[in-house]
Amino acid sequence: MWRSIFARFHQHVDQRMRLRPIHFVPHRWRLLPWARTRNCALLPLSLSRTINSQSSESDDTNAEPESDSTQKPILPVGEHDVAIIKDDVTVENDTLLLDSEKALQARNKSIQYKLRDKTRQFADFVWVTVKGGRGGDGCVAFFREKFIPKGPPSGGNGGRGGDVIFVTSANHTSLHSIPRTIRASDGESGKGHHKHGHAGKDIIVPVPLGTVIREVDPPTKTKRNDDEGEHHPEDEQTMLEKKRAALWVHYPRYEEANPLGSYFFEAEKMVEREQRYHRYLREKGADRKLFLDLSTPAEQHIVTKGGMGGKGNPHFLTSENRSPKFATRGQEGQVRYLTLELKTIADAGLVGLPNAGKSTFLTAVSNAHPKIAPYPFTTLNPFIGTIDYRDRFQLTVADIPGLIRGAHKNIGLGHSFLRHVERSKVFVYVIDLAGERPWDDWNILQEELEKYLPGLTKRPSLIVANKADITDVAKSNLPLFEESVKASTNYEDTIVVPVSAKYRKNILKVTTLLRQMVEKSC
Ligand SMILES: Nc1nc2c(ncn2[C@@H]2O[C@H](COP(=O)(O)OP(=O)(O)OP(=O)(O)O)[C@@H](O)[C@H]2O)c(=O)[nH]1
Ligand SMILES: [Mg+2]
Repeated sequence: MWRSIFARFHQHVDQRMRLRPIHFVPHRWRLLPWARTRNCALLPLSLSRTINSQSSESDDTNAEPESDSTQKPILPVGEHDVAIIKDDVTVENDTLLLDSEKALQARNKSIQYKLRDKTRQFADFVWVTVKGGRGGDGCVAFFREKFIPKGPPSGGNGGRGGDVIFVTSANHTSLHSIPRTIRASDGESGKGHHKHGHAGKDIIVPVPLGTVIREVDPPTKTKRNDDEGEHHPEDEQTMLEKKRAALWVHYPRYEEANPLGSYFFEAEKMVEREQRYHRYLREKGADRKLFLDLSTPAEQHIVTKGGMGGKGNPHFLTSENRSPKFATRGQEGQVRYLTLELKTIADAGLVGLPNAGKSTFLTAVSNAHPKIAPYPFTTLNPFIGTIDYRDRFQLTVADIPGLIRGAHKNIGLGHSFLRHVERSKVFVYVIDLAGERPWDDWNILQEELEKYLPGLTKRPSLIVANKADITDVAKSNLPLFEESVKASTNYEDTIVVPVSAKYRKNILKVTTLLRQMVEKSC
């Protein structure tokens, strides 16, 4: 009997879950992931024989089984192992059935694995560190020519560091290509003969339309255990030296003599005053964190500015000091820690359960070609299609992965993908009319949308009752479904259009209604 059950289960797994037949993977270590996703336990064959005999005994006597494992069907898998099927499999008329929702949860793991895949070509949320370029150093030089052995100071200023600029681009639909650290190039140092350094090149980062940029707090540094925080009196001198080394460029062999002179002291005071002023300006706006919602094409914003270039030695020329032998170094560029979130902008958003036919519908109405397959979670990334009308009017439609009950608890793909339809003017609910209870699907969608963002169900919407070509079921379901829609609070006036996306029936009615709704909501 178990052999026949095994054969049927095998067939079922093959058909529904698209797994390789298990007897091709006889080793225990290869079976483990399989068992984990199927919610099975692996046991050595010897133990299984004992359990089998126990269970057969208990079957004979009709007595209550003693141990927990004896209650469950046992399948031989491979040469040395057997699988005990746990709670999500029920045996009915000698047939093993997987509970659909539990099967989806089991599939969840493999989907999460797919989503974590580093080669995946889609990301809608990233953390980035953005740094402006460092300014170039000023130069200490003096004009020299034949018969002019001691000319005036002629060191050029350093160039400023490059900025980081974010620009919206219609050619980009994902954030996956954005580097985690973006750094503009540094400015060039100044040279003799009053040659100023070149400014660093700005970095232009193209981001998709609908990107929301938020500044976040810098990551906290972990405390070191050494006696770093302790105060040493001799440290002050070292710190001052370090500070000076980071700020000043000296003429060769004047590194020690310069700090002792009064001109240097005055110059240092002047630079400190300037720095204090810049720090004040920075801190004034520091509590205002950067927030940008890039929703118009070719919109550009400077996100971090490059540091200022250092001043050459002519900058410190005074009536008293005719040959300043010092210049300043360039400043560090601005640093910002940002999160980038993509909230796709489309006129209409398709919302539905997995396998309802959203991608088929998008293919039928627009120029997009998302993957279509008869298993749940075929679509893992949002897809945007454009509907072209005869009078050149265009309308964009977003297809997102399917939602299931408990998506707000991150079951299935969660409902983070709803951010891609959150900005849609109109919602198109795609319901599988040939399903067992389409009104239940409808309730799940409403529930999940409300849990994602309260008030979302109040948006103008249209219901596409798909798979109407499966007439025997669809015909009986349609009136009941329409009744349940009319009974729900926010949808009394919502139109239900029976459609066959696969065979492109009644599509024109949907596109016409969609256009009317989008134009009305503008
Ligand atoms: N008979 C019939 N089958 C359809 C129709 N529309 C879609 N299907 C089938 O339903 C299955 C699922 O279609 P998809 O378009 O991939 O469904 P989906 O909602 O995008 O699914 P996910 O991306 O997994 O959320 C496919 O096998 C389609 O061929 C229809 O109008 N009639
Ligand atoms: Mg799809």
